[in-house]
Amino acid sequence: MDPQRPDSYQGGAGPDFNDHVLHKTILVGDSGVGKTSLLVQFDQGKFIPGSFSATVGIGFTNKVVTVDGVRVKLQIWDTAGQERFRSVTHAYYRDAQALLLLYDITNKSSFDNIRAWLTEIHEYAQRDVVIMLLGNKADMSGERVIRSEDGETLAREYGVPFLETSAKTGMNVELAFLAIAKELKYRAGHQADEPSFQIRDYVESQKKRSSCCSFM
Ligand SMILES: Nc1nc2c(ncn2[C@@H]2O[C@H](COP(=O)(O)OP(=O)(O)OP(=O)(O)O)[C@@H](O)[C@H]2O)c(=O)[nH]1
Repeated sequence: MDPQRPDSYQGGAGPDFNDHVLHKTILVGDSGVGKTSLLVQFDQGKFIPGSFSATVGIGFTNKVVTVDGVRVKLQIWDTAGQERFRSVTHAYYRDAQALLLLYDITNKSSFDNIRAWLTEIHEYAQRDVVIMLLGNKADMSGERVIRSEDGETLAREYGVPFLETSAKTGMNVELAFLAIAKELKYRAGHQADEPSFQIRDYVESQKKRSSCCSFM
């Protein structure tokens, strides 16, 4: 565990793996925004550059995240962004507890389509699903067409947390999943005297922490 971090990510299932606490999380967004790459970065800590091979259908990866000493099992579903698979992926929204909605900061249409994605999510997912907006490919600053403030503004409008991520460098990838895991753990049950957990506040405080100390 990194002592600098309050929580940590652990791959795979250990001996005290708690099977009954399983949280279904889905990655959604236009084709090519980096959903598969984000999951591979989180799962294996690596980025595979090269030719883009679109996801066909849907698949999942199980990961265990430790938050506040509790192991939270995430079942992370990677969906195909292509329109022709949309009816297949809709069926998976219903029992999702969290949705990570991605756009690509170098691709304007992927950002413009976020409203349509949110409409679909509100139509097919549970009302209380946890949604997080991610502006991916943040490492490609030279090709950026969507400002960070535009992502922030859109997220604020919908009342969802927002992060810019890079599946290539790993920037904010772990934080995105940890924040989701923390929220789901809190919702699954908390002590009466436990301070309330707000995912947006948590993400904002973590963002400030990393920007404040990045020169150190
Ligand atoms: N530089 C950079 N490239 C990225 C990043 N994330 C993804 N890519 C590249 O973008 C392309 C598409 O990435 P994928 O992860 O396959 O995209 P996807 O959203 O899963 O696409 P679909 O499966 O069609 O829905 C690939 O060539 C990746 O290498 C990133 O954060 N930075």
